[in-house]
Amino acid sequence: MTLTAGVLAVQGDVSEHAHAIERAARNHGRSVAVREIRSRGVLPECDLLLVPGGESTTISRLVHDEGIDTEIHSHVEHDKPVLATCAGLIVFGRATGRVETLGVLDVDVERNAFGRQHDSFETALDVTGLDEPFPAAFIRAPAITNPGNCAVLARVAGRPVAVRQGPIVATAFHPELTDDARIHRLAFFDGPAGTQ
Ligand SMILES: NC(=O)CC[C@H](N)C(=O)O
Repeated sequence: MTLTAGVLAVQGDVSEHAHAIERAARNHGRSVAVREIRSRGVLPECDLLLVPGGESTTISRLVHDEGIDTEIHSHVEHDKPVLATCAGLIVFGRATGRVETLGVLDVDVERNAFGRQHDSFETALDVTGLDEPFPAAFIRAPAITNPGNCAVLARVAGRPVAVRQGPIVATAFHPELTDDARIHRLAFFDGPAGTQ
């Protein structure tokens, strides 16, 4: 059966995420059809959800204005897998200042947590569940200040930067920016919410 993957297409690396989920599915012997989500009505037809980075204030505004927020809550309640990256992590977390978040992920997040000098950087990151380090690109990235009930999958300088909670994997970095689809595979095919 072909899986349907929805990519929230407000901003950010929509086509890169589409390629990464296609690659991860292929590696897993599955096929996937990608749909872009810009308004309500699409996500309920999707098996998987990808939330790219971008500007969390803009993404959260569209999600709420279009009524996609209730569809995301329902997607998660039905234990359907999600990968939320960077601004996506912020939007999924608990309230943080100016961003109207969804609060589906039990994390407190600090936006732009790595400061000016380390605005953007790449690092070989040890991630629970992966045999080899992952080439992780951080771009004005958030950090998780309190991971709540989530399982922490990776840290930078002691700070959690990747977590799993039920069907959701969230990363402060951008796993779609390399040819390495292992984070997409981890989120969608290998974990407890794995789509078999
Ligand atoms: N690359 C990103 O998604 C950056 C997130 C952005 N700094 C925000 O706070 O919304």
